[in-house]
Order: sequence, then C-alpha cells, then structure tokens
Amino acid sequence: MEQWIQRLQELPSTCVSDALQGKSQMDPGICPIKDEYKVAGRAFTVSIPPGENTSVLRAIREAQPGDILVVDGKGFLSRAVAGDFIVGLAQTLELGGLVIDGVIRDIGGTRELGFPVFCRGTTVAASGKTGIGELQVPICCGGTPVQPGDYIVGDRDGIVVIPGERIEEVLSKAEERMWKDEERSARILGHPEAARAYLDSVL
Ligand SMILES: O=C([O-])CC(=O)C(=O)O
Ligand SMILES: [Mg+2]
Repeated sequence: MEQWIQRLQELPSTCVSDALQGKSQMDPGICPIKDEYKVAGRAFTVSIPPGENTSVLRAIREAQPGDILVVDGKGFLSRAVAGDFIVGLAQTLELGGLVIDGVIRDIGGTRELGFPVFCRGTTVAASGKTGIGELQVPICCGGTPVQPGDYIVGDRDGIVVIPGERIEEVLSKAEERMWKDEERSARILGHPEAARAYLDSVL
C-alpha cells in the first residue's frame, strides 16, 4: 500500500478538512451506512446517468485493490446504484470502499458485509442495465469536483476530496492539526484552571 494511504487512514476527516481550509467536502447527505465506517484512498471515478448502473460493474472490474469507487449517480433517489451483490463484488476484489451520490438497496445484507459504503440512503428499485456511463473521467460527487487519482477521506463526519497533486502538503498539515488537537485536549479538558486560562487567552 502506498505510504500516503496508510497515513490518510490514520487521519480524521475533520483534520483533513482543516488542512484544506474547510473546502472540498461532499454534501453531508452522503453518509456511511454504518457509523464506524471509514474510507481513505485513491478515487476511481464513475459517471452514470440517473437510474443506470452497468458502469459500476465495469469500474469494479477495472479498479485496483484499495481504490475508492466514487460514483456520480446525479443524486438520483429512486433507483439503487448497488445492492448487497454489487457491493459484495467490490469487497471480493478488495476495493477500499464505495462513495455514491445516489442510493443503494438490500441495506440489511449490505451492512452485514462489513464493507464501507457511503450514500444518500436506500430505495427498493434496481437500476437499468443499458451499459451507459464513463470511467475515470472528471466528475462531481455531492457537489464537489473529483478527478481520477484524487484522494478521498470519509468517516461519520463527512467526506473530503484531496486534489492528487496536493496530497503531500495536505497530509502534513492534517497530521500537524491532529497532533495539536490531541495535545490541547489532553492539556486542557478535565483541568478547570487550564480551561479558564485557555478561554482567557482566546477571548
Ligand atoms: O443488481 C443490482 O443492480 C442491485 C442489487 O440488487 C445488488 O447488487 O444486489
Ligand atoms: Mg440485490
């Protein structure tokens, strides 16, 4: 695994967001189907027309292990981009996760798989299989541009997109932020005098 991805996996999405000055996050309507899910890795992008998911299968076949499939389903809420079978295929081929601007189905079975999926919710109806769609093109997912090869970090707080060429700089800033936050909390929280001194220093 790329050392960048290992470092990304250790980071809360909030620190990555701070490193990007609060920009580049997806719409908060795209949520993990289990609270504890986390995704961190390179984006493999998929663009599909509303209600059509053949290209998701093509993407699962083409993507590398660890890749995060980022699917622009145009926010369509009536047809499922995937269900427990398609998510199971992504898991079997060791992809890193699925981020969908759209909905899934078979939610019970999909949760049981233990594979990280982020989406806008569920529906009962399947998508069509006409074969239309594009892989590894620039897309917009949850209102945010995503290029093939950008990096994605997502958890219960939200999903952040890191432009591929900024990964090194953003990682360093986000790590520094995380260490500073941890040090500050350990020093101040639970210590009333330190808490008062902190408030006096910032107000
Ligand atoms: O077949 C589909 O399009 C969605 C589905 O139910 C599955 O993946 O299990
Ligand atoms: Mg199904």
